[in-house]
Amino acid sequence: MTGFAEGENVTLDLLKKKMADFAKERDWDQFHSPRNLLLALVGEVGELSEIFQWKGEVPKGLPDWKEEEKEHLGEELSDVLLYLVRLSDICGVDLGKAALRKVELNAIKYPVSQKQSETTTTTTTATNEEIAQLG
Ligand SMILES: Nc1ccn([C@H]2C[C@H](O)[C@@H](COP(=O)(O)OP(=O)(O)OP(=O)(O)O)O2)c(=O)n1
Repeated sequence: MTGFAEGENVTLDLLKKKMADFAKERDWDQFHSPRNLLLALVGEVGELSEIFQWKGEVPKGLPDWKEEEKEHLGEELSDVLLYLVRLSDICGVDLGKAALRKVELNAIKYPVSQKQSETTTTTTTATNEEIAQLG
């Protein structure tokens, strides 16, 4: 049903293509503008938040949740991801590349040697050379 073999890696490129095809087949490219997609993304983040609203803190892995609740959670997480992928594509941003670069910048800003208590008050700014090396 997903047209996808079990165990196959889901890539951002695959999701990008699926969203592009979905919009094209419905002649919805006209609606998939950066601003519309951003608003749709924020709306889906709201729907995702509703699932956790008023529940208090929940344990990792959500052991007490019913199967249908977890399925619903998966759907809302997916809506957020799909709109994010589509927004990035429409803006001409290579999301995978940008995210990897951001992970590297985060590592520079928050070196491993720093204790957790220190990272909240002390951060290291990446030098221009370090940023240039990331491409
Ligand atoms: N113009 C649109 C409308 C929908 N979608 C796709 C992306 C999302 O994955 C999903 C969102 O669909 P809905 O707006 O119907 O939202 P929900 O699936 O969350 O339904 P509901 O809001 O009724 O819970 O469909 C899209 O790409 N472009």
